[in-house]
Amino acid sequence: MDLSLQGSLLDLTDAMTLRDVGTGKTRHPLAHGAWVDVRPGWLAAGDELFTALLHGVPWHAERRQMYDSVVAVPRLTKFYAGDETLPHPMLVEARDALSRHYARELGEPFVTAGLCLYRDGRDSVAWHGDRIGRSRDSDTMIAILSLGSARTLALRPRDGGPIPGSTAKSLRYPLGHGDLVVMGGSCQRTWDHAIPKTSEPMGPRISVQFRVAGVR
Ligand SMILES: O=C(O)CCC(=O)C(=O)O
Ligand SMILES: [Fe+2]
Repeated sequence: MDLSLQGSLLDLTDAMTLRDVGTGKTRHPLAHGAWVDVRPGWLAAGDELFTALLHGVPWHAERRQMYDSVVAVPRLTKFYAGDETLPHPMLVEARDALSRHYARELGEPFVTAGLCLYRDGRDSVAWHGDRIGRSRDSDTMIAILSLGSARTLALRPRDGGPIPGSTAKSLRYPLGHGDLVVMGGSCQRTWDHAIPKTSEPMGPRISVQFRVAGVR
């Protein structure tokens, strides 16, 4: 068979595939020793994964202590520890691919998977750093695979200071279906991140965060 024809036929298939992490990845150095890697379209044809997770994950409504009251967190979550079976084999593949790609720089594998479901634009997560565990005082990486509707990941320096080279109050990265973002370096200690609410009509989004052992 003509090879170029074969290539174009392959491109037309709808098979869900992880593309190479490094191809098309851009590293954005932030201030204070933090950085963000963005790799758009990492997972191709991810609809099957999105649908399987949406309907198959036992989503929890979290409640969180806020000062004197307990408030509902406006999103649904499910955490998978390292010894728990992930809800779809593609998540195992994704975690392995990330561990391989970042092995030298990270020095340890990605282990846990935190899943979040933002049902619509009213669901969100407020400004925070993932600072539970070792990330409180050492560098780590948090890799996020985004599925479904596009939402914005916002980042701002934790100390409230300006963003060097910018007049904006926060950096904003749009995360679409199949996109990968990795927060690295000191990002969890020196910056905060959030998924802001939006008044735009918005379908559901699922975020899968891979972390190393001992980091939340
Ligand atoms: O939804 C996301 O991509 C980010 C979620 C997040 O920051 C967290 O759960 O710690
Ligand atoms: Fe977070």
